Amino acid sequence: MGGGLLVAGTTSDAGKSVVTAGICRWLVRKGVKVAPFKAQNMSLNSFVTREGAEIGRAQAMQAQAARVEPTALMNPVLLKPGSDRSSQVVLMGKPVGEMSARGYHGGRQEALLGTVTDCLRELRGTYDAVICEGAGSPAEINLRRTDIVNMGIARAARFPVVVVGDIDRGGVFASFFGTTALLSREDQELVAGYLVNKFRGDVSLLEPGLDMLEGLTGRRTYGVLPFAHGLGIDEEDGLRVSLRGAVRDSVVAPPVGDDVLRVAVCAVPLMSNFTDVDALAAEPGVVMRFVDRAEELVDADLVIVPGTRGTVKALEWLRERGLADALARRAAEGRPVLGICGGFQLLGERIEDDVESKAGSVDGLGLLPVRVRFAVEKTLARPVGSALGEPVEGYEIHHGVAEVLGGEPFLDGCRVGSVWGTHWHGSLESDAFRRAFLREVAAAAGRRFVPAPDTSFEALREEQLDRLGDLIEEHADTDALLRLIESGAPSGLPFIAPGAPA
Ligand SMILES: NC(=O)CC[C@H](N)C(=O)O
Repeated sequence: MGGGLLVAGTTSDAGKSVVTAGICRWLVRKGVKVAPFKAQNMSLNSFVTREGAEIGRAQAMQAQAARVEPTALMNPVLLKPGSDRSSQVVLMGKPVGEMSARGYHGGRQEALLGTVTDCLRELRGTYDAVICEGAGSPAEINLRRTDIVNMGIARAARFPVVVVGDIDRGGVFASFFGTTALLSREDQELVAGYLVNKFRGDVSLLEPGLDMLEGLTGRRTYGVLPFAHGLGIDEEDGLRVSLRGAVRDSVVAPPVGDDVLRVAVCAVPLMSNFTDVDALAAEPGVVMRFVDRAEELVDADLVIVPGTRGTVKALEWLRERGLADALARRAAEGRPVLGICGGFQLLGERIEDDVESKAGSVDGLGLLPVRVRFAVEKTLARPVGSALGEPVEGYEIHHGVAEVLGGEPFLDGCRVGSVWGTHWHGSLESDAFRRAFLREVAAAAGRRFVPAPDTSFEALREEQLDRLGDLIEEHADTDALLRLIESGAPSGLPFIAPGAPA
């Protein structure tokens, strides 16, 4: 078939990632060989493929939705912000350098159009359908000329486009109309219609508006997806959760033991792979929150210092906020702390960094006997091993190289008393290890918390992906979507003035 579709959005966060995942799951359940694709992703949540390529976690989850192994082709360009103005550019899974936004949009990005269209062509040669996700809005008129992720890729592939809008925020009709009307005539020819997302209430109230929209634009709405609590795949666009809220409002069973276990995750700057803590949040009785003040550590049974794209910056932040002292007090009192990747590095004695922060030699918090030297080469790996007598799988994404000088070995890092540190992301997804770790934490914290015997994180993730597939199957016009995917945008779609400004 070699067909496909581009899922664009009226805004960031309209639900493109979940709609793309839902379409992938619906199609694979129908027996269609499908792959996800996002030409360019900006995210600090990334994943390592079996070949050792770094791609966005959202694409890895969408690949799981499509029941295929993720590869670098599915997300050829990944931008990892290091500040508001610059990002590390990861191309075909490997870092190629740090670039300013101005430099990137001033030529570099445009030059990547050939690479990303080659990747898409390769996927189309292997799969019956490729479901592409756009980024932000396709009507960013200042960026259209150099675009490679929205209309740029749709035009190159002649893929039809469906625009997703978040009705929960309001303004969805104006957004659909405006998104279409600000595109050039050639771009508009590919915009087949719309998909309303996060709708609450009675669809019959919405229908007159959808009819009017069709009257105005000559384009239909392919579905109205209801607001679904607790649904999401691994976030890509930065920390969407409230700093004081839970990771996501999923339904979790009541605790098994008499006590809950309170986990505080330090919301360090440039936090990366905060999805590491999702597996803990999925455990009945674990109460998770992101924190940024020292007093919030007081009642925490476990404090996690997560990964960060700015290890030295995070260290300064912890010191400024008094969190560094609070962590040192906890360690002295034998209360549990877990550092993951950047969070592990900063718990050590010393950091030599001429690569990420270029700060040179910096003192760590000194809670673990570890020295870290940043290398230009990035470690990208999928390690397997064991800890606490249980098997563990993880993945590594870091420039820092750790020299472990003591303590008990722990997932290539170490443990001293109640302070644990590892470069491995994703270890908490290994169910038996997670339970064993939580039992250790509960014992050290003196809590009568008992992990549920049967939480399977993998099963929970599959359940989420199935629910996304159900959402598409039940609330979208799947026959019409399939026609779009197979045959492209209908001909004769009207032009809506004024079109793209010259
Ligand atoms: N994923 C991470 O936490 C990365 C840690 C650190 N910034 C490094 O590159 O080594």
